[in-house]
Amino acid sequence: MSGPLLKVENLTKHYPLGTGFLKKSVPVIRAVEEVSFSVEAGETLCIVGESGCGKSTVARLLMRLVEPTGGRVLLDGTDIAGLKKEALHAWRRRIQMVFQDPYSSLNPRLTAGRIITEPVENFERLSRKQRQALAADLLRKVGMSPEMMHRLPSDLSGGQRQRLGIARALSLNPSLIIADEAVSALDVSVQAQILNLLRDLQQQMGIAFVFISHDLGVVEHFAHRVAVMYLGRIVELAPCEALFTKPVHPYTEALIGAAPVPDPRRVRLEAPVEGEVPSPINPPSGCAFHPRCPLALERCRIEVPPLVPMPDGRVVACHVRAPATDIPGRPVLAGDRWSL
Ligand SMILES: Nc1ncnc2c1ncn2[C@@H]1O[C@H](COP(=O)(O)OP(=O)(O)OP(=O)(O)O)[C@@H](O)[C@H]1O
Repeated sequence: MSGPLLKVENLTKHYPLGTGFLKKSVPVIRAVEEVSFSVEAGETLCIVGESGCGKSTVARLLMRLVEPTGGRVLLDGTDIAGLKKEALHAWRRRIQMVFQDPYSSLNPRLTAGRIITEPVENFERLSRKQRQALAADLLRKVGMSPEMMHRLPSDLSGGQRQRLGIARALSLNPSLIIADEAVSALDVSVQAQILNLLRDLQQQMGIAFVFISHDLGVVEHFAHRVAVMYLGRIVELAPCEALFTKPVHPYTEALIGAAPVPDPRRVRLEAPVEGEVPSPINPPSGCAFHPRCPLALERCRIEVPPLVPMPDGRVVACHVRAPATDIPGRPVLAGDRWSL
């Protein structure tokens, strides 16, 4: 198969604030603005950023839990918006989600076996024997004993419940798993076990991950590439090692500088990011980061910086660090014409 597994083009989501009276336009929350990226089969793309920057909305858009205001999501080159009944069913099998909270995302009344086989049973009837065989297989895959299939979620630890969430996501043999803060609610040692499990499963089954996290320590050890979001937009997308050792966007630099993990390889910003994230209802003009940016120029107040490709393969949206006009012949490409 040529081309990326997942391609996201100019994805935009505005949530209206109330309803318009007499066709008056209503203010909107600009949760996601023209986000473009791609994910290869078997790759892990992490999306990071402060609370409210639009990470979970991207996840919901990928899962079709909310409809986009604009833009497209393509799986193996097919736009998911145009899918009808059977094709939609087939697509639903291929993208699965693991949620943040293993305590509330599992039905407390169902046994572990029922929970993890339920997605398959939404598509086909299973005999008791088939269900038990499938449950045992899935439990083994996530490092649990098949005997656990008879337990209720309340009998299990947080790490075991998250393993169930992963087993459930695996049940349909997906190509892509969207994990939204999937280890945030767990203790650090359990986090490490779950991340190792996900990495092993990726190697064995070739699954791709879109992994959403606000925890840079987790991202650094798990991502192949990292997309940094600020106020609904991607400001930098880079290979993981390059991003952490040599952040280019001043916001990425500030995030890494503020992370509580001492690492002498990291470039540190003199001053941490000052001020609050602005409101997505009335975002600043030009580069949305300019009011907090120590490097901001007049141009940053006026023009939204385009994402510009750098020689090392990353893309950065910054008039100062990645000026689009600096390098003669360097293309400035709109998201819909360019595979990130
Ligand atoms: N259903 C909704 N209706 C209205 N506004 C929403 C809705 N969902 C999200 N938002 C708003 O969209 C913006 C982005 O929210 P989102 O949850 O995607 O951010 P996030 O980066 O995942 O944050 P967090 O890490 O806190 O979950 C926020 O301003 C949020 O309040």
